[in-house]
Amino acid sequence: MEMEVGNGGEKFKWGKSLPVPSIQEIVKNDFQSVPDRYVQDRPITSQNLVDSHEIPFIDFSSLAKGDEHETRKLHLACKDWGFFQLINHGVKEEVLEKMKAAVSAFFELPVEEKNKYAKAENEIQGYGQNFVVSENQKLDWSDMIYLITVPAESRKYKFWPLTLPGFKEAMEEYSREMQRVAEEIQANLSVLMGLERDGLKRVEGDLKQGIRMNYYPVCARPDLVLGISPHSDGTSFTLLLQDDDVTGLHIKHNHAWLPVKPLPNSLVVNVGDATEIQSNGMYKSIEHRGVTNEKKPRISVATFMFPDDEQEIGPLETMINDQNHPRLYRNIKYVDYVREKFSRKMQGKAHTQFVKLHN
Ligand SMILES: O=C(O)CCC(=O)C(=O)O
Ligand SMILES: [Fe+2]
Repeated sequence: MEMEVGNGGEKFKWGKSLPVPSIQEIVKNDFQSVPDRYVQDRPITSQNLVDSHEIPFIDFSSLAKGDEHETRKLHLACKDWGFFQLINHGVKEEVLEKMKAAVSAFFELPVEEKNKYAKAENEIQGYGQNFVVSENQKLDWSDMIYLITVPAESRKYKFWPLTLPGFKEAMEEYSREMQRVAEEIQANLSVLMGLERDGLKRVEGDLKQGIRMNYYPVCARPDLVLGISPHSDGTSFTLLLQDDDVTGLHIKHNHAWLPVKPLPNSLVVNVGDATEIQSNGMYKSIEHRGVTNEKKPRISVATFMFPDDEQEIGPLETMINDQNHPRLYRNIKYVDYVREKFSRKMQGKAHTQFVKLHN
């Protein structure tokens, strides 16, 4: 049964977001236009932008074999970066390519067709945009479609473009593979946080999964807009698939923005807020943002892995030590965390203050 909360008479489960125009359509009709609502207060400058693309990479096949050196590398990547490139994950190139092709095909549909899958205001699934909570907030230069995929009973097929050839098959295959990869990562994080391999699963239940597909159109003035505003993900962790030939993701590292150059056939993995909380701050959910360019549109596919709504999340006992590592976050039911996140615009890590203890 879906639990819903009321707000001014309107019901929603996770969150609401105001309807916005499709930026892809705006650009299609007038490439030069950069409407006011998209012009950021603080434009992107090369200042504070690091010109290097090196983030740690982790070999999945070594992790799966229990290689201690690789587990140690994973620990350092999550602690010092909150981001890494995952290689040798065993997901066939064909599966990745089919997924990217399905996403491109969806966004190439006429807008009237895409609007059949439009999210309602009190929904977070469907085609449109999320995190738009006021009429005067600046908008991101992207369109998205978000679909919950695991567990299968949670799927809302009315938001799935089922008539688009190959879309459902590509999603199902990709979703299964992401679940396999995610379970191994969850088991490794468990061990790193002092539990048995199945420890996190016991604490947070089977991981759920949602897939957010982003489309960033070209922009005549990429210096004025943001593809996606700085934020951290409210997940346990996220697996990101991106175009091979367009750099658009920037991550915060040592107070500077670092562009992440795509590594073909790899997945970019980032620590989400739930892991930061469970690890009592040892692992950080790092701020990231998306930028646009004048030449090429970009797509990305973010697979969010997260605990069940009803699970309480909080720092693991193994990660709290009154002398050296006092508890930094309070416990919270996951759905309450999600509702807090979706009630605000994306603004760095501001939403995480909600669970921080100020001791
Ligand atoms: O497009 C990207 O590289 C980032 C997407 C992202 O951060 C998200 O969907 O949460
Ligand atoms: Fe993100």
